[in-house]
Amino acid sequence: MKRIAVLTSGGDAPGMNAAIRSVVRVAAAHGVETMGVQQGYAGLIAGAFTPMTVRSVGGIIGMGGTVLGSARCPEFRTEQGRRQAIAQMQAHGIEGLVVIGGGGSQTGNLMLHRMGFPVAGVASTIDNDLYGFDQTLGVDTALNTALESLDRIRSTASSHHRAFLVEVMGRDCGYLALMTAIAGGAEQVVVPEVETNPDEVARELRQAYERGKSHAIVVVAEGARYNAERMAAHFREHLDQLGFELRVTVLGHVQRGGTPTAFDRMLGTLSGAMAVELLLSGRYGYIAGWLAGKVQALPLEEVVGHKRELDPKVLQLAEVLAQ
Ligand SMILES: Nc1ncnc2c1ncn2[C@@H]1O[C@H](COP(=O)(O)OP(=O)(O)O)[C@@H](O)[C@H]1O
Ligand SMILES: O=P(O)(O)OC[C@H]1O[C@](O)(COP(=O)(O)O)[C@@H](O)[C@@H]1O
Ligand SMILES: [Mg+2]
Repeated sequence: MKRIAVLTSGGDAPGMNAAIRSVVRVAAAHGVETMGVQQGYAGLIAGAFTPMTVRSVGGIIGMGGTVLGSARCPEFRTEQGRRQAIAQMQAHGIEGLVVIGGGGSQTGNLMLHRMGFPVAGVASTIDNDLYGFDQTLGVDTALNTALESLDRIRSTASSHHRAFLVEVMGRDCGYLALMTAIAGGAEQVVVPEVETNPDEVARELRQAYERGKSHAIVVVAEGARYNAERMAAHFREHLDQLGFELRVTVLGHVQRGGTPTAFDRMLGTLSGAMAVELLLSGRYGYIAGWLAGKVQALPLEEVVGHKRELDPKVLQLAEVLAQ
């Protein structure tokens, strides 16, 4: 291979820039040129390619977001869109592609692979919903950001003897919520994977109040049937029964922005390097990510289309700890 391309797709994740930098520099070390694709699959279809050099990726390792831009691209879900993307790469002399993104992006990547185009992936999403890996790129930073917010909320909650519903991201996956709840010492956690009765949550808030707690924090995953807004709406009728006054904070995109942690910079760097090495050694259709204490490659066929489950023991522990 003499020329490859790299793109970032789906929700951006802190550490994507470290991965881009690593792809460009490792490829350059092998005498391979890298084209940067703007705005994910949309740029691939449009042929929005820019040559990247070892200098052009200088100074980005500590930056949040992605210098290439990211997008959600409905057109890429169509056969015609993907054909056009391959035609654009062929017209520009691109022989391999690195896709940095989450489950949706890697589904699209697998489709390119099945169409015979040489691809590699980097497992990257703050949701940690990719099957097969322990931790995806961006999760560590997002978790630390959510935790910092939770700590701030706890101090004001405590001063006012309030209960808070704090909503964290994660799409259909409760991983971020569960980890934020455990590491942040929350009183309760509500995740999509477990059916939660809001009346039960209200009862537990009441009990915490009666036990003399100065505050109570419920971490709610955005994908739960009763997300923070719906849970609060359900409580509205009988707020006086909670004991605490109630407030709601939706952390939202705050969790996705900001400077990547040391772990995410390392993970992005090691995964980006592995993705290039996979392509250059002719092992196509693999994705690099964090598994069992190191960066490893798994076949996209194994990763895509499976649902990642929460560890039931960790869920149980969250309950035990909230006393
Ligand atoms: N089933 C699919 N087939 C082809 N492309 C897909 C598919 N699912 C997602 N994609 C592409 O990947 C993009 C990003 O997916 P999305 O689920 O939004 O983010 P993430 O990759 O972070 O999970 C989508 O906008 C679309 O272009
Ligand atoms: O930024 P948007 O388009 O509002 O999307 C929000 C969604 O993106 C995420 O932040 C990241 O999800 P993906 O990695 O699947 O793109 C989800 O947690 C959230 O549900
Ligand atoms: Mg996703």
